[in-house]
Amino acid sequence: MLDIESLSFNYGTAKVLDNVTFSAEKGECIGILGPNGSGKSTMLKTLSKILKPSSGKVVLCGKELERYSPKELARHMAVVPQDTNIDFDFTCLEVVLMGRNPHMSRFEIEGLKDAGIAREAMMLTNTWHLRERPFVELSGGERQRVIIARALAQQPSVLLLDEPVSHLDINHQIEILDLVERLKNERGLVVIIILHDLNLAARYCDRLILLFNNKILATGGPDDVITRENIRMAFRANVMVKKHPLTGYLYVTLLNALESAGTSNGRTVHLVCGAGTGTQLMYLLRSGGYSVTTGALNVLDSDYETASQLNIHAVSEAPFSPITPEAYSEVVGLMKKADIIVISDVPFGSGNLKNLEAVLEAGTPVIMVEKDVPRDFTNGVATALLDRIKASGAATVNTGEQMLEKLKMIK
Ligand SMILES: Nc1ncnc2c1ncn2[C@@H]1O[C@H](COP(=O)(O)OP(=O)(O)OP(=O)(O)O)[C@@H](O)[C@H]1O
Repeated sequence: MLDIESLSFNYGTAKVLDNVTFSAEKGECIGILGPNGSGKSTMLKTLSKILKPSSGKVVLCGKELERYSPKELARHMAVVPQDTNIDFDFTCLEVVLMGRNPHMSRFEIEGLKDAGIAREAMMLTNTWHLRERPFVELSGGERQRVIIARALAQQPSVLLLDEPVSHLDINHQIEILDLVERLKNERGLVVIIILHDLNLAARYCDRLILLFNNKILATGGPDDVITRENIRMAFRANVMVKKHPLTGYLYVTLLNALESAGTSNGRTVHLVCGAGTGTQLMYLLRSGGYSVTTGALNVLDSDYETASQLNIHAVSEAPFSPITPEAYSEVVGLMKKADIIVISDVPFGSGNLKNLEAVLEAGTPVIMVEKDVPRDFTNGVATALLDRIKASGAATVNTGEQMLEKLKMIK
């Protein structure tokens, strides 16, 4: 439906888009991502004929964009820009009715049908109650919803949105994006949307295009594009990317503090953890400048996943397997090398019991992080081992912050 072929654009001598190619089908939502200045808005402007490409072409429904008259194009395509200034004293309903202009003939007198369509668009965007209000008096978020209503009143088959929800509160963000998704599904709209919020992009877009240095750095489904490596490269940000356990969508957590992990304090901690009990501890330790090793961990364990996200070396074990002698000796080796061992409040059973034996064998100072939940689910052998570790002088704390304090005190 929409084909972008080898599109390039220069502002004067500055190349802003270099050889961008992709296409969008009916009922598809494509998210455009990229750091500030990477050319996202410029691309949207070339797709909507506001800017003429320096080379390459845009083909809409088999016809080159060049050959569309403005009115004909407006019947196919609507644009929601980043900011809209309307200087005259129009009411919101009048602004939305402007969206009907491309459909009105010169001789149209009545416009009842258009009024009905404008009303529907305002109902959908939750702006009908604002219809008599002057547009200029609205808040940023209200304006944006009216502009989206105007775009919908155009009844386009392609909807281009430039950061449409950046002015909206969280509730209206979801409301508008849910609406866009519904229109896409029910009316087969093509949606091209610039989003800065990677989590919203992962949630709402079928495909993503990540722009970097004027080019497409990555394209594909959210899983292909929103990766730690791509985000690091494009945004110079250290993030953790995981699937949300409730929604199944990817979510991105910004790990600013990893920047400071570069300033190592020269000390190493081996963390005994599992079942997610080590996730926060790993993050805190890395943020505090410690080198961290961990394990043995089952490769399906969520702490194993966190360790790989944070580039923490983890001794691994196959799913549902006990710790092998090889893994055991590697763990003991890492524990001996470490300055301190931290044991999280992981439940110990036959699978990970060997980690406790390794702690005793290594003889390295230990901090045990025990949450309020008692370890009543651990078996008798584990309890006995934990008691031996405590008796050998292990410090106990209750929180990750206390762990960091205690670490400073242990020489
Ligand atoms: N009218 C213009 N004349 C000259 N250069 C421009 C013009 N508009 C944009 N640019 C430059 O082109 C580059 C791409 O700008 P563009 O607005 O497309 O980026 P963007 O990815 O949408 O950025 P943002 O995320 O900040 O909105 C930037 O370096 C910008 O400074």
